[in-house]
Amino acid sequence: MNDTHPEQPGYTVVGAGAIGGTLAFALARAGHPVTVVDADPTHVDAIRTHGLVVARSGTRESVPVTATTPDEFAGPLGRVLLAVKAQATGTALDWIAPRLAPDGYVVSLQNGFNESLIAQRVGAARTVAAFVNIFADVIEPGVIQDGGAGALVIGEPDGAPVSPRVRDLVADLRSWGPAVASDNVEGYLWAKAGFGAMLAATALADAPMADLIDRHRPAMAALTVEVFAVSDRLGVTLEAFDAFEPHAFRPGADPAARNAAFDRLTAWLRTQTKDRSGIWRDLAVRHRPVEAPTHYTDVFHHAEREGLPTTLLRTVVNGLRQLEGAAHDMSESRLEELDRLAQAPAPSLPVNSAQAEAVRNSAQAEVVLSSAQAEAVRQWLDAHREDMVADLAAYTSQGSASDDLDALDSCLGWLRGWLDRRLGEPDAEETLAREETGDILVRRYSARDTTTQDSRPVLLLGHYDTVWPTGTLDTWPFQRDGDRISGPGVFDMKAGLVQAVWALRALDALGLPRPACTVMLNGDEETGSLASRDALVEEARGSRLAMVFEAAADGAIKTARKGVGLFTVTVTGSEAHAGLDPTAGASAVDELAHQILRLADLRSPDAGTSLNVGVVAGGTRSNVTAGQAVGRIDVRVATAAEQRRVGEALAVLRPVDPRTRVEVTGGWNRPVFERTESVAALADLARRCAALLGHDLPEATVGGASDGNFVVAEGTPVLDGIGAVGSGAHARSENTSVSGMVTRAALAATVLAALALE
Ligand SMILES: NC(=O)C1=CN([C@@H]2O[C@H](COP(=O)(O)OP(=O)(O)OC[C@H]3O[C@@H](n4cnc5c(N)ncnc54)[C@H](OP(=O)(O)O)[C@@H]3O)[C@@H](O)[C@H]2O)C=CC1
Ligand SMILES: CC(C)(CO)C(=O)C(=O)O
Repeated sequence: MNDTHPEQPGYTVVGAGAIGGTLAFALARAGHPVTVVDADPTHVDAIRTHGLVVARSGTRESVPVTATTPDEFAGPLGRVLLAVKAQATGTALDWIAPRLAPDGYVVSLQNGFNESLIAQRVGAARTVAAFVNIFADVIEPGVIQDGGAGALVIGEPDGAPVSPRVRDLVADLRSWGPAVASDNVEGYLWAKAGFGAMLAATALADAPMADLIDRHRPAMAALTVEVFAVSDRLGVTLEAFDAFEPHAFRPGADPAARNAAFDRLTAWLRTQTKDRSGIWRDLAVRHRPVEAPTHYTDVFHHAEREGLPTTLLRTVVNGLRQLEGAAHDMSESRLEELDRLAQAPAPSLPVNSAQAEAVRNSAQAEVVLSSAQAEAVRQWLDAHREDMVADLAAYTSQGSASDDLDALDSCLGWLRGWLDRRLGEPDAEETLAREETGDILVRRYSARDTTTQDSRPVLLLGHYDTVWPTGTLDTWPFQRDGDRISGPGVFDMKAGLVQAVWALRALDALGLPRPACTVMLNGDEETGSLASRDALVEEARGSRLAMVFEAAADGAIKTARKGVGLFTVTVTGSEAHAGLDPTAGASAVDELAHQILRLADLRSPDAGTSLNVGVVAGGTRSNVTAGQAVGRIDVRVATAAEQRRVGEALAVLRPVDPRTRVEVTGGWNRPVFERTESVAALADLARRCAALLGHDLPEATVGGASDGNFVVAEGTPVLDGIGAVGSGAHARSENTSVSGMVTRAALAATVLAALALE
């Protein structure tokens, strides 16, 4: 970090406006070396000439600081205080990231949720979180008006404990005022998102914030409820600050307590000399785009995933956008309109958002299911989210490593009992016994209330084995932290099966139509489905289509997957004493090395072909010329043509050293899963169902294969990746989302009901 050198600045403030300037002033006045970097050359010039000036109570005080524009700055960055508007974060990071010292860090002194973007760009270890409620404005170049004190909280991101660097930073920032450290900055940022929604609404009119909040309590309360419904759902612990008490503004809060909280908040706001928000100032004084859409991007995103309404918040953000370049249209009537919206009776159909409603309407024309039915499914599943979590916890506690037959057997026994409890007895059941892998369970459930002409069953495909060895649960049991669940196999693919079962249960509970369904579960998917492949293919032939409850790719369904080849190259040489008779032997290890380099030439990233020699073994001792060497290879191909090309090349591998022999065994484990017309049509149906539920459904092409590859190759359409939302398959970071379980189960149920009616 450069600031460890006494001759270098202690802090670099990037964005030396109202907030950056206030803090830079305090640090510099306390004797810390400070450099301010600001994009506004007029501001920089003024600071160079007159120092950084803070105006308060009719007085002006100036301190000298080094001021520069980004272009003129030279040298590395150590401790960076970032105080640009949220929408400028990306551009500022383009400049910061290449200059930041390995032990430097960036503190987000901003409104909104910027830490994850910062962490993406400079790494989580160099990101520090902060919450700032200081009131200030730049009133002329180089001059910051102190508009009143407010909270300043610093901490490590993601709820990590307060660290020595945070303590040091807080100690330095006490030169400004009552800065504190916290291990829950996220709780403050969410609380500010609620308070900030009120502030944003006040910028729709030209009057003091306190008066507008006071006069438009219905709108203000409804806005905070929208924001805090989301944070509640995410399990955030909100933090009170200054005179804002977030708990009084949460959904279901006591109206009298909320009114008292409004009284305290507005009384305190009236004590601040800055009476209008930064957003108001950007519109009315600085005539520039507002920050609010960036602040609420994450909130909208979470709300959409959760199916929570954000009607008022969207109305505010859209209203602010309309006012960009048209500040003369600011009017209190906009807040009156918001009050009306907040007090209007709930629409007969619960809506996720205005936007979601629009997509719903367009989807309704094409899917026979009504949006009311889709919403009823979602609500029913939402009401059962904790039951789904409990089922996933119980299922995860059944370890089911692909190579532990006893564990697989016991897990399958548990699954039978659970399926009986959740879905009742099936109309037919078979267990296809397997000697060396887990057995295959097939359960058939007949159709109910269908109008479709196609009576063939829908195949609901999944695997119950996991890559996690027996014993993993001892050190890594099922865990839930708010919306996040972790544990061996939760993402791949235990949550997917729980979702499939609850989708069927929802349709039963709501009396909605359901096509004939076959639930088929194998226990060897993670090892290539060698013992279940034929049975899967056979079942797929008689099925209308298959829904594969494998995990989603970042929320996307998977409409193309690569084909997978598993090959072994075995080289046989001849052994000899490596010292006494060095030329007598033919080294299998040397030959394998030659072959590995040749194999690398088969890769073709443009065509989507990868080849990985993941395991090599060979020889016996260092003083013996190796008589045998083996390389194990994983090949992925995106097209049948590439599959042919690589297959042919492997078939003709010849030794470089003619005294050795090269043999290739193995073959294509899973064929290419191509996005056929019927796959595309099914994806389209799923997308329309998602639209009925008020969310988008992207699709993805992935390198990983599934049993869907076998089914598509049979000509049976597949909807794959309809399972868990989360990440970290086959890794210790494996996790899935509780809200994702609800959303995806609702999607599966809606698709099934639509198929029953088609
Ligand atoms: N002002 C306040 O009272 C409060 C503000 N906040 C939050 O603090 C953050 C900062 O706001 P505020 O201080 O008001 O903003 P200002 O607009 O006053 O200051 C930001 C400064 O950063 C400069 N800047 C923009 N992009 C860059 C860049 N890439 N590199 C260097 N400088 C850049 C701007 O220059 P230019 O003008 O040329 O773009 C401007 O001078 C925001 O997230 C805001 O919401 C939080 C609480 C209160
Ligand atoms: C009103 C204030 C200062 C509260 O923190 C703010 O965030 C803003 O200027 O938008």
